This record gives sequence, structure tokens and C-alpha cells, in this order.
Amino acid sequence: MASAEHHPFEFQTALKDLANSANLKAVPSKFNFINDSTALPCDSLPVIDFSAITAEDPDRRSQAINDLSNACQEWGLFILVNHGIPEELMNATFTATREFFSLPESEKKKYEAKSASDPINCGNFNVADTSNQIFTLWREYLKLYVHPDFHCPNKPHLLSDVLREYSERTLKLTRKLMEATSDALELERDYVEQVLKLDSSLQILVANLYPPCPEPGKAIGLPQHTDPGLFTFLIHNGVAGLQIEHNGQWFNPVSPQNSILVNVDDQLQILSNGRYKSVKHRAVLNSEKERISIVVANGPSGEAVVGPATPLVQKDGRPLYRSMRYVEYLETQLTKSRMNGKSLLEQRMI
Ligand SMILES: O=C(O)CCC(=O)C(=O)O
Ligand SMILES: [Fe+2]
Repeated sequence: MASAEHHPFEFQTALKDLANSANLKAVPSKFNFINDSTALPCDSLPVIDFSAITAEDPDRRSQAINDLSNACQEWGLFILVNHGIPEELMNATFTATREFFSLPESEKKKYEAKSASDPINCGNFNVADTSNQIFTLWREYLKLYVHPDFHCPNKPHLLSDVLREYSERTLKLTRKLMEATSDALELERDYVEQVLKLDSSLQILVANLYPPCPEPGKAIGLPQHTDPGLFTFLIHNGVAGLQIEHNGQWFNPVSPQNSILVNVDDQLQILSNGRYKSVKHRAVLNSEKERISIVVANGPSGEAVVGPATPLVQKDGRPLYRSMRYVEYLETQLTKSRMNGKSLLEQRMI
């Protein structure tokens, strides 16, 4: 990938240490990604009450499913409340991942990425390549494949138990959300489960750490992208930084404590033949506070061939996207996510 020259000092220092060094007043040039992170405040995001999605009362449930469907169409994102995941568990995910990022570099190096599809993979100074720029992200990450098989470093001590429980709970929530969207799209639940092979769904957990940055406008945590799966669940440590695009404008979503931000992802846009929108988002930086986000990308099975659902294609007269095996989609996104300025999702359009 990048052939840029690296200054040895930068290369040997973890991002965390680099960011903490008292004399760092400017962003080293290899991070340079000049960006305008202006965004509007946004307190009108759709809120979905999970307890209503699973309610016995048919009116309450169908109202909630309707709201969910509208949120997926209009925003591609919603705030999930009453989801039943204890706040202590969420807090424990931040504590445990912060401890992981604080491990000695030699320990973390064991998990450094060898190939993008390694089931455990971590790094800092990872390089991004948008259509015309190569630059280094101001971000450390730990990426784990957590379903169908669970993978996690065995240090720090509690990390594995905490992340296993959090992933299992988000997987159950995703199954219920997929049932609700199947109903909303008037698809048979069995059809969706079988086509997407949800019993062996591929679930990937990413912990992101963004240290404070001396010049937030000159580097980026994550440039704009969409997530590849069906639904992504995002929680953060209370420090703002996520921005989303809606009708050509960037917004700072505000999510109440203990809620989960849920994104619609590429495979759901494809399955719904374009009805639901995979939301563009990015992570911007600040100069004061460390930010941590825990992101669980819930996808179909890696082996599922995902294309627009047949009943919807029949209704619409034609498929808007080409089908592709989900693992291939992931691999392509990792290796050549943008071609001629087009995202992979745009490249799949017929
Ligand atoms: O940290 C965030 O707020 C965004 C993270 C994200 O979009 C991702 O990991 O895909
Ligand atoms: Fe994302």
C-alpha cells in the first residue's frame, strides 16, 4: 500500500504515546488529511424502542416496526433504547478495551495485522487510501471476528468475557431487528434467514481508540465510509466524534446515555433493493479528550450470496444491485474500497 517515507521516531512510537508527548504541537505530516468537520447539531434522530419491537400487543409492535422502517429509509440510522443490555456491561467494554490499548507495545504487536481477514487484528498508524490520497489514520483499533467463532486476545484478563457477552447480546438484538425489517419489507422471515444464512452470521467487533489530536482539522479518525454488514451497533465513551450524512449535510448525532446507535449497512441496502439506506459516516477528532468507540458489525454469513430480495425485485421490476458473496464483498472493500471515486456499494449498482 503506502510507499510514503516514515520518520523513524514516528514509526517506533505508538499513536497513544505520540499523542501524549507534551511537545507535540502539530500533527506529523503523514497524518495529514485536511478536513472540514463542520456539522450541524442533530437532536431529531429517530428513536426506536426495542421493547415495542418485540411487544405482544400487535398494534404497539406494528407501530414500532413502521417507525423502524421509516428510520431505515430516511436516515439509515436510529437510536435504540430499552434494548436490555446493562449499562455496566457497556462500561466494562470501555474499561477492558482501554486496558488492552494500554498493554505494552510488544504485547499488542503479537496481534498486529498480517492479513486483513485475520480473526484477531490490531494496529495503530494504519493507512487509509481514499481515491486520491494516502494518509495515516489517527486511530488505534482492535478488530475481532466474534461469530460464528469467537476470537479475542487473552489479555487483559477480563476482555474476552466482556466482549463475548456484549457480542452475543448484540447478535440477539440484530436477529430481532432483522425479523422486524423482514416484516416491514413483507418478506418471509424464513426467506431472509435462509438467504442470509443468519445462523452462521459473520459478526465483527472493532474497538476504536482516538487519542486527543493537537490539530483536529489536519487529521482524521476514520474518513467517510459506509459499513458493509446488515446493522452496525455503535457505543462510545461519551466523547463526541461520530458524524453522519443526511440529505447531503453532515450532522453530529447525539445519543442519550445507555442507548445504542444503530446503522443500516450495505447488505441491508442491497437486500432491500435500495429502500433502506446505508448511512455515510466518519469519525472526527478533538484536542482534549480520548475517545473510544465499540462497533459491532452484524452481517450475513460470509458464505451468503447477497443480492436484492426476489419478492422486492418482482415488485420493482428490476434488481438495482449485483449479487455477491459476503466474504468477497468484505475482501474487496478492504483491498480496493474505492475505484474511480466510487464506493464499493456504488460499484455494485446495476
Ligand atoms: O468511532 C466512530 O464513531 C465510528 C467508527 C466506525 O465507523 C467504524 O468502526 O466503522
Ligand atoms: Fe463505520
